Amino acid sequence: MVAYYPVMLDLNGKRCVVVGGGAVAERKVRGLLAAGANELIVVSPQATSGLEQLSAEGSILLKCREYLESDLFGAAIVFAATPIRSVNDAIATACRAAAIWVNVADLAEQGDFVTPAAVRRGELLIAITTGGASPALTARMKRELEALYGEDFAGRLALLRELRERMLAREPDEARRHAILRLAAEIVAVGNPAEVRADESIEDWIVKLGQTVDGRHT
Ligand SMILES: C[C@@]1(CC(=O)O)C2=NC(=C\c3[nH]c(c(CCC(=O)O)c3CC(=O)O)Cc3[nH]c(c(CC(=O)O)c3CCC(=O)O)/C=C3\N/C(=C\2)[C@@H](CCC(=O)O)[C@]3(C)CC(=O)O)/[C@H]1CCC(=O)O
Ligand SMILES: NC(=O)c1ccc[n+]([C@@H]2O[C@H](COP(=O)([O-])OP(=O)(O)OC[C@H]3O[C@@H](n4cnc5c(N)ncnc54)[C@H](O)[C@@H]3O)[C@@H](O)[C@H]2O)c1
Repeated sequence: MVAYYPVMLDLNGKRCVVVGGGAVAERKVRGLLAAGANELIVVSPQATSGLEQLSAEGSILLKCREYLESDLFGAAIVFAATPIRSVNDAIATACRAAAIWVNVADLAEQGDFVTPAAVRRGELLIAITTGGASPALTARMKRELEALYGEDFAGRLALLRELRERMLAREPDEARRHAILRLAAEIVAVGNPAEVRADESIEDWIVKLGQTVDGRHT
């Protein structure tokens, strides 16, 4: 068992290399594109129609041939997603030697990281893993969390970001600022953000939040 450390990577301008062109490779590619990867190379003699379509659209660079070690040049992260153990092993070994982060689809423990399932709602990103114990449970929990945190959470979070930026710019009293931001998060987490701001501007809301927080202290 590995005690994984969670991080959220910014892949903008980082070269990502996926070796393999089957269903697993396509899933990794779609996850990378959802994360904004814009330098994505896929190496595989055969590719799914989905990958071919992404290549035709210019979303990925598809190299239709077998993996070569030179494919790793300049890569920040690599996914070894072929069904051939000796090929995945060679990729993992070369990445280790070059200090490149590698994911190994058929032998997770040989890689540096595993791929979590992701629920995205605007800036909210929930990543789920069972560390390889049960990918099926991971997929199921993703569906549960999608239902729990609906599409509207993107808007709720955008509202909280706007509020936070305004408060950071104008409220020097740290304790009061924190109290207001925590109260707003509580309201937005349980209520409908449209109701929160149905007939008031964010400025009116700030006044109301401030009054509630000040009332708590007196
Ligand atoms: C989360 C997700 C992300 C993604 O891939 O994008 C993901 N697997 C997903 C689905 C899924 N994968 C498999 C099934 C069939 C049911 C089952 O086997 O349980 C299902 C379920 C389904 O399809 O519904 C089969 C499977 N998976 C791995 C092996 C190889 C092995 O264990 O050795 C085999 C057996 C191959 C065989 O039997 O031949 C390995 C890995 N799969 C991982 C990630 C990593 C740890 C995940 C974790 O535990 O949290 C890890 C360790 C390595 C890695 O890939 O990083 C994605 C859901 C995304 C979503 O729903 O959005
Ligand atoms: N991590 C996961 O989520 C997960 C899930 C299921 C299976 N797996 C594992 O991943 C492997 C791949 O699964 P799949 O369903 O995508 O397989 P697949 O058979 O559909 O596709 C394999 C791909 O690898 C390519 N390939 C073969 N040799 C290559 C080489 N030398 N260089 C580059 N590409 C090469 C093929 O062209 C093909 O596109 C499975 O064998 C299994 O071990 C992992």
